[in-house]
Amino acid sequence: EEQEEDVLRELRLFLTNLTERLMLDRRFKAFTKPVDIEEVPDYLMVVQNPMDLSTLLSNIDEHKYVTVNEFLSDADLIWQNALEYNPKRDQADRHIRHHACTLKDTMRTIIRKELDKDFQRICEEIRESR
Ligand SMILES: COC(=O)[C@H](Cc1ccco1)c1ccncc1
Repeated sequence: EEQEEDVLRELRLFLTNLTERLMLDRRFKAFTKPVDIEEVPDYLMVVQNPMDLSTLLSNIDEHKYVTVNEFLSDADLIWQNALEYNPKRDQADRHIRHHACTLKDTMRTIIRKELDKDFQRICEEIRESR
């Protein structure tokens, strides 16, 4: 009912603000747009489920996420894919893996510090009721 839509609207605002803050961080520049398949023709042979910050924003707008954990399932693909596609010991791979790990830690720290636990539980109860 109306109160549920109010809760989900607030979740979308939180997730949009979080994602936009990550997009502004120069360390996460490689994660802001889909990997260009023309530039990296073998990317889809290695990575089954591409994901990036701009796609997360579109998913939020399309009401894809009812809980933070559903958002994190997609958001985690960003750093998981980067570790999988860039495994070599050379500096370029180490560089993007370091940023991928920082993205993972930054996301979770912001969620833990800024998202109320009771609010998260209300979102989960809405998901279970649907
Ligand atoms: C998430 O971004 C990536 O996985 C690409 C893969 C890639 C390899 C060549 C071109 O792009 C990347 C971009 C920037 N620096 C390292 C790797």
